[in-house]
Amino acid sequence: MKQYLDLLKLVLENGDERKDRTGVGTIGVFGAQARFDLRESFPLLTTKKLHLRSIIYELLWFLKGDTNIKYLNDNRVTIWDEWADKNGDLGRIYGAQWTDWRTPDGGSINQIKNLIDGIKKDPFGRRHIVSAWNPGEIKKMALPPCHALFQFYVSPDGGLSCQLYQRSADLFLGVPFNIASYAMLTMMVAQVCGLKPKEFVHTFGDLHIYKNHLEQVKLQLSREPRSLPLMKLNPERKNIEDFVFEDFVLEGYDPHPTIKAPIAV
Ligand SMILES: Nc1nc(=O)c2c([nH]1)NC[C@@H]1CN(c3ccc(C(=O)N[C@@H](CCC(=O)O)C(=O)O)cc3)CN21
Ligand SMILES: O=c1ccn([C@H]2C[C@H](O)[C@@H](COP(=O)(O)O)O2)c(=O)[nH]1
Repeated sequence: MKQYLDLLKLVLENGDERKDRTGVGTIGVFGAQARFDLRESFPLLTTKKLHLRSIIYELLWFLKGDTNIKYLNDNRVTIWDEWADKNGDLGRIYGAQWTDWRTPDGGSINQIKNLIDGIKKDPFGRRHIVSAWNPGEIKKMALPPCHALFQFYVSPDGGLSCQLYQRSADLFLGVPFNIASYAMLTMMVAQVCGLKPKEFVHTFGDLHIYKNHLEQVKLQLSREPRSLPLMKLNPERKNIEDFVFEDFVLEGYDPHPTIKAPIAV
């Protein structure tokens, strides 16, 4: 996946060295974009092995509106453990904002349902947006949303594209997960709307590499990218909430070995 390696090079070559909230320190740039074609292949990194199982369960967990790590842990996914309180709660993070955005008059908005209804009713609409960035509830979140807002777009040929604005991006650990997750989400929304997945456009605000990931980044850049895998979804699913883990089948994934790195908390 050349686009990802290009982002690594962009940050290494142009990044500012800065202090950050976690105390680790980063080098980073402000504003970048990558585009991934979803028509022929699935954008899962091949220059290190990615744990797709964690990514699938995390996406299903967001879509269920769940914000407690129990479901993830029951499925042996531990990526959110560091941020949870003693009861496993993360507060009003993604799942809450996507499916239960609270209005001042006491109502609740399911943005995912509205998104899908909107794409079906008015495909060429310019308002197919989901926002996790809810200023009124940031204080109730264990971590303010990094993948903050996304928009869908329908082409005249029936292709469905998605663009994400990510305000803060951990390029070595978080971004490979985010690309695969939004590619899957685009495929799921396309299937339930009777459209074909077309493109994922990833737009970044603060795009950074943590200083304790630099060796890992160099190792990754020394590796030759391999051909991308394919992702098949269970074609029977017609409602987004009906998808289960077994509905995602990855074919032809042949990555270089895992590269371990510490997560900045
Ligand atoms: N600093 C930071 N970076 C992130 O990417 C991030 C956060 N914090 N906090 C919230 C979530 C949690 N995310 C995470 C957390 C851990 C891994 C991670 O350790 N990935 C390992 C494999 C872990 C596994 O699948 O069990 C990797 O090698 O990709 C990735 C994303 C993404 N987000
Ligand atoms: O999906 C995600 C979630 C988080 N991140 C990264 C981006 C930053 O390195 C941290 C969040 O720290 P802030 O100080 O709140 O920006 O987590 C990611 O890349 N992807």
